[in-house]
Amino acid sequence: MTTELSIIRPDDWHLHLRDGETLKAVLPDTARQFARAIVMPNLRPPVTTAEAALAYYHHIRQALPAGAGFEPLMTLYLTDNMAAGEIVRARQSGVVHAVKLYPAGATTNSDSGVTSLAKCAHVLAEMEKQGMPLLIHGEVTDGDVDVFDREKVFIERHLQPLLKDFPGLKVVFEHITTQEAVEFVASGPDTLAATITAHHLLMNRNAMFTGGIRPHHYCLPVLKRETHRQALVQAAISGSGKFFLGTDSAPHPKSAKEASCGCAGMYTAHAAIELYAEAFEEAGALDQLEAFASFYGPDFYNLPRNTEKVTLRKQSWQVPETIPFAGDVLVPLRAGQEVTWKLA
Ligand SMILES: NC(=O)N[C@@H](CC(=O)O)C(=O)O
Ligand SMILES: [Zn+2]
Ligand SMILES: [Zn+2]
Repeated sequence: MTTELSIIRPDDWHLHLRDGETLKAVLPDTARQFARAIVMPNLRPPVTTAEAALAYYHHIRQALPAGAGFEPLMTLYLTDNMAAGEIVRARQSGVVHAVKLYPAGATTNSDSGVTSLAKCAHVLAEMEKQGMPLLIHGEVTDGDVDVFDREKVFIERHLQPLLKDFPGLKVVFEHITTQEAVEFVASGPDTLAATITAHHLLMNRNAMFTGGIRPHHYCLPVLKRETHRQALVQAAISGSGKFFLGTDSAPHPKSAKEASCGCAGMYTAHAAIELYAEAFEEAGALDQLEAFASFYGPDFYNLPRNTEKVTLRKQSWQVPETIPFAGDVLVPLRAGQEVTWKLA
């Protein structure tokens, strides 16, 4: 049995840090584990310009604990009326590494998202030219599509046509949750990759209803049935460079989760790499963790791999019930329970 694992320091290719005091509350958790993270732009208001992304980049750098070497990789929030010139400015900024597509209404702070990809053709063409990846929250928003089918339907209706229209565009299908998404990415072109969260590797949809309704296990895309979880695990441990780590750690105050209309998102940054280690261990594939967490992401983004190493030990520790969150608290995943790996 492996009780100690040394890997190149990982990166998080899908992260929500928020801004202001909430940023200060959560950033140390990520900076302790990861060298870099792709930072999502769904702030209020969203980060739609290179100028706003640069300002946000500096907020993050200023909020870092002293001595932390963490590098935020910024993203732009795609809207119907973004100009192609914004992609040029984003490239020139040196801090923007991707553009995020939220179908309007699909998830937290997606109201200004895209209503029709056709409206973004000029921007997508410029991204293709600049080698700027498009990151996708891949769910349709139609109320008549079952919530558990929204990812599958997005593939057919939007992703397939997009790849056909922009064959040179790099695309990351974010936080995939279904067997259909795994198969689509695995059989797709080299320009297509996907991130997988720790929570979708560790839990199926039963976790939302264990003994009652569990708002802290609600996120988007929503947890799926066990067969899908197993397909995600197989993809993550497959050794394919098309699947890599993206926590989608999404902090919300406790009061916003434990509400009559609770919001979507799980906080996992406090134990991110440890939770992935649990999932890989359970699959008997700890030897694949390093490539998934530390190699395939930078390879896809054409960035250098990290060189420093970190050590994980098989050692149980208890997750706190709550974490301070800018005058409020948030409830982290596994609150009050054990995580079986610990980052040294
Ligand atoms: N994943 C979530 O459930 N929520 C994310 C948004 C997102 O990634 O869709 C958030 O910003 O809270
Ligand atoms: Zn999303
Ligand atoms: Zn997200």
